[in-house]
Amino acid sequence: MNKKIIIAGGGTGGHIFPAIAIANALRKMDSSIDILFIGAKGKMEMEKVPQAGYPIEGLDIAGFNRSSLLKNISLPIKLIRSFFQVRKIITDFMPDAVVGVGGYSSFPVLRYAQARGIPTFIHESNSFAGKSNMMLGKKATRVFVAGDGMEKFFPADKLMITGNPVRSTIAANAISRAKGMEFFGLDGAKKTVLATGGSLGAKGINEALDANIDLFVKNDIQLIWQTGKPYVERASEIAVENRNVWANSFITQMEYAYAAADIVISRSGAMAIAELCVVQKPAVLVPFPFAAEDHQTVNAQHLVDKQAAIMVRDSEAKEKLVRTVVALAKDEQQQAQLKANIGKLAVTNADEVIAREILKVVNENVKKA
Ligand SMILES: CC(=O)N[C@H]1[C@@H](OP(=O)(O)OP(=O)(O)OC[C@H]2O[C@@H](n3ccc(=O)[nH]c3=O)[C@H](O)[C@@H]2O)O[C@H](CO)[C@@H](O)[C@@H]1O
Repeated sequence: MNKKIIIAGGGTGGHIFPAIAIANALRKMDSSIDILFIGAKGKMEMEKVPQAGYPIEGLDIAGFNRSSLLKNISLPIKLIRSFFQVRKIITDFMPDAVVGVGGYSSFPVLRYAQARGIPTFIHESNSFAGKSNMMLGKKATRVFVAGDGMEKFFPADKLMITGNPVRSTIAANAISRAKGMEFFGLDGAKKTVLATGGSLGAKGINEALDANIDLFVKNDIQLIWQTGKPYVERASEIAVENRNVWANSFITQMEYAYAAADIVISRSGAMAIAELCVVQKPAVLVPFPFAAEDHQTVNAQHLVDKQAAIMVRDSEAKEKLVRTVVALAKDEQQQAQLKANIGKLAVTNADEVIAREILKVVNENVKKA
């Protein structure tokens, strides 16, 4: 019989894309595996997972809304309804294992699977673990993490340091700079900067670029600008006026964007960092200042300490970001140094290591049964 695996979680790209990378690696090792994703209705995974070729079920679950208490009235009903949804999906699908990648849907799915004695696996991409992952970790079969020091959050005997699984399309580094330029309709003879605000876009980066766009123009630097939804209209107006600027809310084929870029401006979410290491790009990082425990600043500082990236604080971005990037664009030596140092931190096989471990446990259980 085909093996069956559920992958639960989402909310942001930082959870969805490593989940897809793990799914692809599982499929590569065993093409007969049935994989089902479980996400939260209305969230990004409901669009991105089917685009990657996998089925997904959406739960009615939602988080606590801090900005509008009224919106929480239906929360208990949604939580109860999602419990019944989880029970039905798991009973119908009968998975051999359940993998949680973080985000709303992870918790009820893994909790229920654990109560039923189904092996569960957690992937925690950040150096700081979320509360629900910590609770789930106690009964998980294995907890995959990016680096050391995670015994603070999880039982030490369950930890496996794998790094973060970068999508193979990015990890393969198979697109030439010329192909990247062609994809965006840009000029290969010009220096090109990719600005990415993480999966949801970054206000601080957008405003800094907007305020200083003339500096790009003056220095004849091209800009691939991923804005997130709230800023896309404004950025598109700028792109219409200026041939050197390409703008969109989201870039599905990030491998082309990385290939075209000589320098990357980026938020410092866990996956953004993992990818920058793999594609070896000189990067200027602008951490999202309100991430839990300020972990984006911790991520960025880790690279700065190794002379593997430059950091500009969000509060200083308007003044410093574009000037820093233009100076870096003129300094080939610094670009080469950053490139060499960030490349040393690359992990390219986390997806395979995780998939192999999951399959090992599933196969052992099948033998026992
Ligand atoms: C605001 C916030 O809470 N951010 C968190 C979120 O970030 P976020 O969702 O931005 O996650 P990451 O930086 O970790 O990863 C972004 C992912 O989205 C992809 N991408 C991005 C833009 C685009 O146009 N196309 C595209 O495919 C990137 O290639 C990458 O795979 O999850 C991360 C991992 O848990 C955390 O470290 C971040 O702190």
